[in-house]
Parts: sequence; structure tokens; C-alpha cells
Amino acid sequence: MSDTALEADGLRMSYGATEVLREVTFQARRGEVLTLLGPNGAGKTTTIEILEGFRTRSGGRVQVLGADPARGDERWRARLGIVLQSWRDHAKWRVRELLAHQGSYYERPWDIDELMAAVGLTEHAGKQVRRLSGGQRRRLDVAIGIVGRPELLFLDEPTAGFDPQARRDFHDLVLALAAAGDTTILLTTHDLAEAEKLADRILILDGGAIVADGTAEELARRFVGEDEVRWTLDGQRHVKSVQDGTRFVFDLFTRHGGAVSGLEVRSSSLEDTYLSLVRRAESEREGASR
Ligand SMILES: Nc1ncnc2c1ncn2[C@@H]1O[C@H](COP(=O)(O)OP(=O)(O)OP(=O)(O)O)[C@@H](O)[C@H]1O
Repeated sequence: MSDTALEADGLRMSYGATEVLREVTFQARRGEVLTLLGPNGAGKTTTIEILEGFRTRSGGRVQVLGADPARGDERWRARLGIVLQSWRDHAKWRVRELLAHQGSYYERPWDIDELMAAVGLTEHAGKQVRRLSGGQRRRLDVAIGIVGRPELLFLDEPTAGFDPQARRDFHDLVLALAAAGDTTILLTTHDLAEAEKLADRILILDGGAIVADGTAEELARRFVGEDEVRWTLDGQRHVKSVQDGTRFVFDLFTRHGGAVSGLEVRSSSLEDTYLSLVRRAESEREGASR
């Protein structure tokens, strides 16, 4: 079995004359958790829908669990977990019935009670889907996505609308799936803390291409790479961006000793990295179109 769960190579997609994806290239190894970040309209959902086989690409090569998704059959599809936006068509079904029914399509479904406990729906087992709150509905979407114990799970903004507890529970669930070994997960989010917490690797999609690919620390080091140091000396507040915060602070104290107060050192966060990358991509586009 190949170690690569999915691969996109020069993936392109246009809607009519509008080119949305122009050069999307990345891979996921089996068991990896990847987070796809990018501004609104960057093409994250489009990318995921192409990988799921729901959308036909305009060009490039794509392999998902060894097959081209444009030609994936039922057996291939059964190995994927897909979290769709919402199961509105099933409004009259009760939670437990719907999950048992969805599970019956698979060879080795989760035990339904265990699954409901894992997504925090046990107390709503007998409720009709239409009576669930938005967040409970979303938990159900996630449960339906994983009921068949997929090898590869696609989650498009899975925690949008979750309360903090549901979000934390969901993170625990993803981390448990990842720790159990061979589920590969690709998720999109606008929550950078979530991306940092869950992802083995972060991909940033912007201007139709992957502009960054690595762990949160790697991205911070590669693209921002500076620490911000703030301190007070002789009643005056100072702020400086430096390559190596520890070294700078050492020198500061060597020179001024106890006269330094109010020291703060901040290494660049994923948010700094993300914003700096997106701004850079934007200014390159502006430069190119001038
Ligand atoms: N069916 C469609 N027909 C035409 N244009 C589309 C279609 N679906 C998406 N688009 C356009 O393609 C671009 C990418 O959309 P997509 O939904 O993939 O972005 P996204 O990164 O998921 O955005 P968001 O973060 O807002 O969910 C957008 O400009 C969108 O307007």
C-alpha cells in the first residue's frame, strides 16, 4: 500500500472564464492531519470537492487513495469520509436511526452508541434531526462523515458554529482519530488556533496556489522569523523586531542590567505568519497586474 493518501499536482480549476485554482500542488501521507487555510474565496471548498470527486477539475493530476477522483467508483467512495454541509433531507429521521442507517452502507461501521458518545450526541439520540440546534446538527454531520471508519476524512469548516465546549470535544475527537493511526484528515478552517492545535502540517492556499506548506513553527521561521521584544529603559518604552529574541535579551541585560523593566518577548504566531503571507501574495498579484 502506498504511503501517500492523496496527491494534487498542478491542479487547476476555472469556473467559466474565472480561474480559481492555477497551480495547487501538495501531498498527504497516510495518517497525517492537514489543515488548509486561506482567505474567503481562495478555493478551499473547490479543492476539497475535486478531491472528493464531486467536481470535475480543469487540469492537473490528482490521486486520492490510489484513484483519480473523477473516476472513483462506489468501493473507492466507501473509503472516504465526507462531511457535507447539512442533512436537511433527513429532517424527520431520529439521530440514532439516521446514523445506524448510514452505517449500514459500510463494512465496518462504528458502534453507533460509541460514535454518538464521541461526538456528544448521546442525549439527543432519539431526537428528530429538525429539532437539533445548529451546533448539534453539525456534530451529526461529523458523525455521518466518520461512521464508516474512513481511511481519508474531508472536513470543510467542521467547527463553524460550535460553542467552545463542542469545539474542544471535536478537537479531542480529531486528535483521537489521528492518534489511532491510519486516518488521514484534510480540514479547512478559519480558526488559526484550531489549525495549529490539530495539524501535522498547514497548507496556505492563496491566489490559486499553495503559498506555504509546513508545520506552524516551520512556517513562522521561514516566513516571518522575527521575535518582537518590548522593554522599558529610563522611563522610555521600546519595541524592536529581532531575529533571535533570546540573544537580544541577553545583550540587553548585559548592557543595562537591572535598569531594564517591563520585558515582553513575543515569537511570531501562526496569525502573524498567515497575515504576512496573504499580504505578500496580494502585493505580488498587484505587482503582476500593473
Ligand atoms: N459553482 C461555482 N460557480 C462559479 N464560481 C464559483 C462556484 N463555486 C465557487 N466559485 C468561486 O470560486 C472561488 C473559490 O470558492 P471556494 O468556495 O472554493 O472558496 P473557499 O476558499 O472555500 O472560500 P470560503 O473561505 O469563503 O469558504 C470564489 O471566488 C467563488 O466565488
